[in-house]
Amino acid sequence: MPEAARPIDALEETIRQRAELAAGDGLGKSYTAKLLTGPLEKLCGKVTEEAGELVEAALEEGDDGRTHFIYEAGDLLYHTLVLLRRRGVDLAEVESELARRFGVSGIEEKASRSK
Ligand SMILES: N=c1c2ncn([C@@H]3O[C@H](COP(=O)(O)OP(=O)(O)OP(=O)(O)O)[C@@H](O)[C@H]3O)c2ncn1[C@@H]1O[C@H](COP(=O)(O)O)[C@@H](O)[C@H]1O
Repeated sequence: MPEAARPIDALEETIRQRAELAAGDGLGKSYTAKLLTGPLEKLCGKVTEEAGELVEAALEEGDDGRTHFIYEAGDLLYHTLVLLRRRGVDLAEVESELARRFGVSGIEEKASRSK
């Protein structure tokens, strides 16, 4: 991982490199490359599965439950980043969407959609 890089940025870069590898047919032993080139439904299914595992872990108590919850959050973030790459979306674009929402209350935003 490059020094000073946030792990999530370094992971996004690795996934981008795996996409290039996959495009060049150099799949090798890369799980990421397989997710990027396999059926989209399979990748979507993994995201759903990991989200389910995360919410199950959220209900576990104690330190072990907390550790498991963090582990599952990592799995979901990784698979979500792979799905973003597959749709050609950069993490920065999601961050921009989050930035756009700063200062907008979730309740107000929901009300504005039902007008
Ligand atoms: N962060 C991750 C990461 N998190 C989770 N996973 C994989 O995601 C899978 C999680 O799925 P499951 O727990 O359901 O395990 P499984 O049953 O074996 O998975 P399936 O066969 O059902 O797909 C496991 O195979 C994990 O190893 C990850 N695989 C890769 N990365 C990162 O991506 C980099 C590149 O990995 P490769 O593409 O494999 O070289 C790695 O160095 C890591 O930094």
